[in-house]
Amino acid sequence: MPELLALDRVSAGYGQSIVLEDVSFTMQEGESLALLGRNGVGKTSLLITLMGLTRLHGGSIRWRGGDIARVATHKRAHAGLGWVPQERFMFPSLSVEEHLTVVERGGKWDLQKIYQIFPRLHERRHNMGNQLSGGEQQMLAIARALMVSPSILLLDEPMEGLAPIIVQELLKVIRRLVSEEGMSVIVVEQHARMALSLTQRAIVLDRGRIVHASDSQSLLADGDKLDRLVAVA
Ligand SMILES: Nc1ncnc2c1ncn2[C@@H]1O[C@H](COP(=O)(O)OP(=O)(O)OP(=O)(O)O)[C@@H](O)[C@H]1O
Repeated sequence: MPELLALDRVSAGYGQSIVLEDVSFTMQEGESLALLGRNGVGKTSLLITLMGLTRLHGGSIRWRGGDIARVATHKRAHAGLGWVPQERFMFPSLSVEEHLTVVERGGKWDLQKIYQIFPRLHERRHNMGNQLSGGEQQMLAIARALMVSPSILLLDEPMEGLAPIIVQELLKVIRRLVSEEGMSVIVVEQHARMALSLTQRAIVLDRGRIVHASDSQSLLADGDKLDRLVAVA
């Protein structure tokens, strides 16, 4: 599998303050990665660094072999980085369908394919952004990112605040994207076991540095270690 993403000794932060230090990892096409760690260790900062929304203090970020460290955020999105931020950002005055069609790019994903994967969005297609439950908003946020035909989805705590039944529905969708559609994903999740069950590999951050990297299954199997790495201190 060709290399999709490679970070080499990335340090980044906000203004002068550095919140990520010496972060290196690579991902191949189709690979899935759980990004774990306690609150405030830099998980969201790492995702938004990939989108070019922090200040890069050092290191390099390669996307399909090309250096993207200085590439504007919208160009990264066009190049295939699909960011699904924690806040979801729905437009109250657009329907579900309009949210999707305004970003459609005529790639692999169209309305029909989206509705196949998210039948609930088909049912709600005429509802406005502010008439959706949290779970429906999360589905729409993921669907909207898919409409731009990304090569990777950056999912920032997709399950946060959702009812257990919706979590199960979303898990099924993400699993399908990874296993059947060959989509690469980076999943940030407080529910570490859930994220590990979805992914092939895992990295754990602590105070902006990678303190653990392994395959997801072996970390899932070592409950003590996992709790030490991610449990609230
Ligand atoms: N816009 C910002 N300006 C300055 N500092 C920030 C900003 N956003 C985050 N930080 C700081 O960067 C550090 C990492 O935060 P980040 O949100 O990336 O962590 P996280 O692991 O995603 O946490 P959480 O699980 O709580 O979302 C924290 O110390 C935080 O206070």
